[in-house]
Amino acid sequence: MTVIELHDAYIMQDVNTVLQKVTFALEKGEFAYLVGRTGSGKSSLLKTLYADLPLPAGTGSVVGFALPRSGSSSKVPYLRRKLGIIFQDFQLLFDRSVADNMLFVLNATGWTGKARKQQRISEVLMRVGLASVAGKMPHQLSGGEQQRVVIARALLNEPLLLLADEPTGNLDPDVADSIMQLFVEINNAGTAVLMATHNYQIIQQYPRRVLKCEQGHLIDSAVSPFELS
Ligand SMILES: Nc1ncnc2c1ncn2[C@@H]1O[C@H](COP(=O)(O)OP(=O)(O)OP(=O)(O)O)[C@@H](O)[C@H]1O
Repeated sequence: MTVIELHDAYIMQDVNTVLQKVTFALEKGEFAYLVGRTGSGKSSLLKTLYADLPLPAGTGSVVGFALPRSGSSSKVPYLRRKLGIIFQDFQLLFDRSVADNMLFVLNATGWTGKARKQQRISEVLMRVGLASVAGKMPHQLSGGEQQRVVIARALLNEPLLLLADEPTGNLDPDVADSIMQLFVEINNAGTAVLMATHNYQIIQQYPRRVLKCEQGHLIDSAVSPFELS
């Protein structure tokens, strides 16, 4: 199964073309990095993939949903339910506990049954190695732990695809490495991952396919291998 398919896609910010004629596919269970200089279009591409930016030209589908030409498609919530989205700055709600952060997502995505919801929260926290933090407030956790909670939250609805924008960006090298290992484990269990990163040390340590934004185009190491620089 193909989880991302773009054909001649244009990635735009307002009237400006950020990337043109982007064509690539990511298969179920695949892992790819997204690299490129600052401002080269990594975040814009990810935003297009989760329909935060429209796809004005070309075609695209993500986990089986056609990407909308305008931002107003009623299908966007269904697309987002099948995706896990992870940002650099952790985006937890700091006014409530870890469990309540999770509940917020479960309630917003139609889960019912208190026991079922609690069970799912325990499962995903266990999955990221944080079984005992459900009752804690986010500020009581380290940066690495907060990022694990964000990853746990992204796993609640068993996504086919994780989109991650610089998920190790604000973390110490050791902590970044442990977060990376967690992504590898999640990927080994079958979830596809597309990860924007500037961290070439991590790419060298965990070599995978690389997609590079360069001068308005996306270059794919699976099509034409290149040296990272
Ligand atoms: N909200 C926005 N409105 C208008 N233009 C934007 C917006 N966000 C980004 N851009 C522009 O789009 C281009 C691509 O930016 P983007 O954030 O996608 O790059 P990036 O590769 O993710 O950079 P970084 O590594 O710094 O996160 C840049 O020229 C940027 O100035």
